[in-house]
Amino acid sequence: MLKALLIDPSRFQRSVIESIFRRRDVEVDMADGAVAGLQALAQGGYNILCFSLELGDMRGPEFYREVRRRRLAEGVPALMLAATPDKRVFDDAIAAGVTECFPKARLDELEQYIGQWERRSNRRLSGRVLLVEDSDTAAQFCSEVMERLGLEVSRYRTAEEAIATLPHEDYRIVVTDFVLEGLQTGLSVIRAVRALPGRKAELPILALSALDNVARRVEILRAGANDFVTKPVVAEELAARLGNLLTLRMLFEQLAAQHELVKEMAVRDALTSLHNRHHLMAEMPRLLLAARENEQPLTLVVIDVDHFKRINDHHGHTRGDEVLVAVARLLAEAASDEQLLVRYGGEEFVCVLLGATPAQAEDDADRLRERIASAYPAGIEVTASFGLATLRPGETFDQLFSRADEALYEAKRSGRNCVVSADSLF
Ligand SMILES: Nc1nc2c(ncn2[C@@H]2O[C@H](COP(=O)(O)OP(=O)(O)OP(=O)(O)O)[C@@H](O)[C@H]2O)c(=O)[nH]1
Repeated sequence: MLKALLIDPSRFQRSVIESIFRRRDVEVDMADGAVAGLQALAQGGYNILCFSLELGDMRGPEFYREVRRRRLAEGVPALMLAATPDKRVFDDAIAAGVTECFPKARLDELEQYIGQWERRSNRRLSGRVLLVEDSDTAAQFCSEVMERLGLEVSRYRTAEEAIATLPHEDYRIVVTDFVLEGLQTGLSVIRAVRALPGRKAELPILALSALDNVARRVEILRAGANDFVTKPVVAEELAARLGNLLTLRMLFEQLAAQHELVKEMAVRDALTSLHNRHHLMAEMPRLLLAARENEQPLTLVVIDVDHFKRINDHHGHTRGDEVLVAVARLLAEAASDEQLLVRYGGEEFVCVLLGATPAQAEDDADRLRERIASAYPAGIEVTASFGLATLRPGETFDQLFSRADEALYEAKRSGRNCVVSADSLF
């Protein structure tokens, strides 16, 4: 549970501000002046500090300078409240290291800050961290911070050992020191991550670096680290930077997943869930090339439900939709993995057969025709007509499609519920 220290000489003011923290389930300790506040802070365990400009025995900025001099609240946000906001006083407080100043008349701003701070502080992270750190003390400190956040830690002393695990481990983030046991440095770890195949190369990397070595920090960032934490590591800073990197990563993954979904929706038919015409057009160049290179026959089958307008007119559009869904299911059940089946539009479907001889393709089509005719999709007697054309040398997709379409027209003309091959027309 988060814990706040609240310092104000007025009992009334304390109770007002205390209620803001309590609404966020933050435990509150209170002190009525600077000296009592310093004593409480010395006990440790606070996650946020909130005090007034006028503390009775000291002014706020002076009090906070003393807190910092004694290193009593490192990495803990410090908020100062003033009854009469004055720019010079606020500037002085910020110069003393105070995180934010709020006028007491604008407690809604304080409440908003506390809300965001509480959400950030209680954020639970998940996943495995690759920690590359040769110092046992630093590794233990970092591991404790990360485990408190909900992360699992795999720690290695050398770049060589850590790099060897990269291909088969599913890390969420990499945290690496620069100087390591072994011959290689943290730079090798960073480069190895960035050279991983696919999305793994985008793993967030947080480097640990000494504060005084600017050139090295620049080198680390150029090699592909996303951020760094200066050593000695401050727990709150490490937690905040890890949180930011993982949140960014999560948002990026959500965006990538949405992008995939939109891409998939663009090539799927919403009614039947079959692929659509866009997918056929995108896939055809590959299939035509495969047929030519492997000298395999490729047959295009155009399937059109007979008198579908009548079905709509007699049974209603909704039943018409049900017929289309049921016919699509029959076709999908019959299609093998190598065959490409799409809803081309309206009541028309297209199937591409690769490898079947023209005679086999005709037999397959006739079996399908029979299945549709005997299936009574959506409880209605339904038939379909089939037009086939097998790819000729040098033929384009448009030419192939137009021959299959002519064969379909012939099937309709000859009474429907039949299969016609373009090769039999001339
Ligand atoms: N229920 C439903 N009807 C559709 C859909 N898409 C197209 N249609 C209808 O399908 C009918 C197709 O009619 P036509 O092109 O005249 O063909 P047909 O009645 O099947 O006649 P033939 O093809 O000559 O056997 C039209 O009435 C369209 O409104 C759909 O998604 N759902």
